[in-house]
Amino acid sequence: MELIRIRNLAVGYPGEPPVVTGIELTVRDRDYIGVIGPNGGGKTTFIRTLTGALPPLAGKIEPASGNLRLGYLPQIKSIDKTFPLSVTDVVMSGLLSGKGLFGRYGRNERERAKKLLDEIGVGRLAGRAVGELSGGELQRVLLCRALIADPQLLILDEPTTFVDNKFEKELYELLAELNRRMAIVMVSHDLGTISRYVKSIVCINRCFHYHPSNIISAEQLREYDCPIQLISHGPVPHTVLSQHQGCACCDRPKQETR
Ligand SMILES: Nc1ncnc2c1ncn2[C@@H]1O[C@H](COP(=O)(O)OP(=O)(O)OP(=O)(O)O)[C@@H](O)[C@H]1O
Repeated sequence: MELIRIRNLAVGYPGEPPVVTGIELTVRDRDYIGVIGPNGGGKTTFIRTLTGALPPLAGKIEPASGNLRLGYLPQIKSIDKTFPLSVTDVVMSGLLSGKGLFGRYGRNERERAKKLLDEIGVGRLAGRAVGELSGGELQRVLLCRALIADPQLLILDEPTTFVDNKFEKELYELLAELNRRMAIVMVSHDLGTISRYVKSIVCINRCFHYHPSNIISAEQLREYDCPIQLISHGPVPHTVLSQHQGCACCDRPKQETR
């Protein structure tokens, strides 16, 4: 079943040249799409447009139904230590009930939030202020927030930035489990690790390339002409991307694409 159809979409910021153009993508039930690309390539801008936080500059995002349930784990760049909300309140704010951040929630919603926090291994933090949390703890709490409305599409922007290796592995296993009942779109810099879990790959570097498979073989790379560097540390390769040569958009000097 189709969840979202994206046609000829351009994303970016009002009054500025588009960051990424020519986006064509259909997200289906139980898709697991890894989004990769270099710093500043436009991954977060695309993701924010997908969630509705930014309006499209051109083109369309068509959800299959008006009440498509989205869960979103944003990229965490810094932590506001003075943020006053409790962990439970933040998790419950993921219930898209129009109550806003300071709305009142019932006992059922509170219990649901507590159950999720327990499942993700941070139940002991339920009463704490989010401003007091470490980066990894906050990331777990925001994951609960993204999951509480039982989304049909879960969108994650670099979910492993602050987490340790142990939780990273647990997180990928949890996502594989969740993918049995929801589609996932996940931004990550670590293609080597995520390609073990995702089903297809999108590469964003001011332009948009979709690979319908999770395997980026040397042959595909040659056809695709994507300069990718794989450095293998044991079984898990590390990935570094630069530009896409042979692509009209990527070959243009940067200032022309901005
Ligand atoms: N609010 C904004 N207004 C104008 N330009 C912005 C804004 N936010 C980001 N940009 C610019 O948009 C471009 C794409 O940024 P974006 O954060 O989408 O890249 P990214 O691929 O997610 O990068 P990273 O891997 O570093 O997170 C960058 O040049 C960035 O400076």
